[in-house]
Order: sequence, then C-alpha cells, then structure tokens
Amino acid sequence: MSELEQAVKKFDSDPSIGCMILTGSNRAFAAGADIKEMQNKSFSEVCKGNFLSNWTALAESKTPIVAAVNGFALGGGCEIAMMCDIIIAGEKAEFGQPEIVIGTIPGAGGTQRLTRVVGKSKAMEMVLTGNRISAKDAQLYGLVSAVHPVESLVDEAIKLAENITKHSKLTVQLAKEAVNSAYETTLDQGINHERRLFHATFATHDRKEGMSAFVEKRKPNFTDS
Ligand SMILES: CCCCCCC[C@H](O)CC(=O)SCCNC(=O)CCNC(=O)[C@H](O)C(C)(C)COP(=O)([O-])OP(=O)([O-])OC[C@H]1O[C@@H](n2cnc3c(N)ncnc32)[C@H](O)[C@@H]1OP(=O)([O-])[O-]
Repeated sequence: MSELEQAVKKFDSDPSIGCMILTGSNRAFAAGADIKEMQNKSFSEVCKGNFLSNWTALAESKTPIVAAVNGFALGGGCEIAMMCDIIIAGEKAEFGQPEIVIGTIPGAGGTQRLTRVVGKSKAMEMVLTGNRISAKDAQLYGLVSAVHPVESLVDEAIKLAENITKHSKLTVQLAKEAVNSAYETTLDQGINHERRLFHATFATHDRKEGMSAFVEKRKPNFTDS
C-alpha cells in the first residue's frame, strides 16, 4: 500500500496523465490485508501505529482511476477497488467483505463505501455473512459498471481510459469532484457545489474551446487550461 500510495501520488501530479488503471492478476485483484501479518498485532499497536493511514491516496487522487478487477477482490481488495472511480470486472471476478469470518470488520471503507453503492440490505448481507458476490451480481447492484471476458478486461479498461483522456483533463477533474460530492453532501449542498463547478468551467480555455469546436463543426483542441 505504501508503494501504491507513492505511485498514485506521482502519477496524480504528472500533468501528462489523464487516467490511471489499477489491476491485479487473473486470479486475484487483491485478497485483502495480509492476515498472517495482522494475526498477532494488538489493539495498542494498530491504534498507536495509525494502521491504515496510508490507504487514502487512491481516494484522494484528482486524476480518475479505473479498477480492472479479475479474480478475487476481497476485504481490503474490495475496499481498494471501491476507492477507485470506476470498477470494471472480468467475468470470473468475485467481490466480498469476508472480515467477519476472521473475527474482525472491514477497516478501509468496506462498511461505508459499499453501503453507499449497493444500499443497506445488500451491504449488511455481505458484511455480516462474509459471502462473496459474482461479477454479474456486482454489476446488478451497481458496484461495477461493466463485465468483460477475463482476457480482454485490461484492454477494455484502456479503451475506457482513452475515452476519458480525450477530454480536457481539467474539466474531467471538476466532473470527478462533482460526482464525488454526491457521496459527501446533502442533495442541496451537492447541487450548489455542482452549479459552482459548472460556473467555474466558464473561466477555462477548454470550455470556450469545446463549445466553439461544436459550433464550428470541428474537433476541440483542449489544452487542459
Ligand atoms: C496491512 C494492514 C492493512 C489492514 C487493512 C484492513 C482493512 C481490511 O478491511 C481488512 C482485511 O482485508 S482482512 C482480509 C480479508 N480477506 C480475506 O479474508 C480473504 C482470505 N483469503 C481467502 O479467502 C482465500 O485465500 C481466497 C478466496 C482468496 C483464495 O482461496 P484459494 O484459491 O483456495 O487459495 P488459498 O489456498 O486459500 O490461498 C493461497 C495462499 O494465499 C494465502 N492468502 C490468501 N489470502 C490471504 C490474506 N488475505 N492474507 C494472507 N495470506 C493470504 C493463503 O494463506 C495461501 O497461502 P499458503 O501459504 O499457500 O497456505
């Protein structure tokens, strides 16, 4: 997670990067925190050591991140996927929060992000039973946006990322911020924030360029400014 944090921060501050893709292997995206490492830790150790504090970089990235999930996304693995902006899954992917099975509970957003995405009943079922759900069901519940064959998943993620990066990076960041507001605010606050960000696009070159290109029937030349 420390390495992932460093990489995400580095890419997020690189103006030439418009989207990141996070993936694992065909067998597993991530099976969660290392149970063998946690087995003998005490409350005072994890509390004083501020355990999990380096798990926030993904969610704080201004650049969009697509999670391409093949295989298992369990516990911290499911939580990492949910820190990304879009999750697409391979047909054999499985999602779950199995912490209850090993005597603990999700500790990196599994009770919070999952509940906001799939609703209370399904989140409770997953968190209280530890049962896994398939990629197809994850799509049904809105956890993933698309399901693809295992072999083509990363290519599909790249296509999706290219679709995002053809737009103004600056505007994409504002759009991402606006969507994320929906998770943090009341509807009224979110609508006000969205409207202000919309107004802010009128201060950018790319908003003028995008509208001019449409009117002049040509492709826009965005400069991310
Ligand atoms: C750093 C702190 C961060 C804290 C984050 C906290 C937040 C989070 O909410 C808490 C967690 O994620 S709690 C975690 C929540 N996640 C879980 O509870 C998932 C636990 N894992 C499983 O349920 C099963 O292993 C799978 C279904 C992933 C694969 O089943 P399969 O295909 O039958 O294969 P297999 O034979 O079973 O495994 C192959 C080898 O991998 C090994 N290994 C696997 N996962 C491991 C792990 N997390 N750990 C360590 N090792 C793990 C396994 O022991 C075995 O090693 P061996 O030396 O060869 O014996």
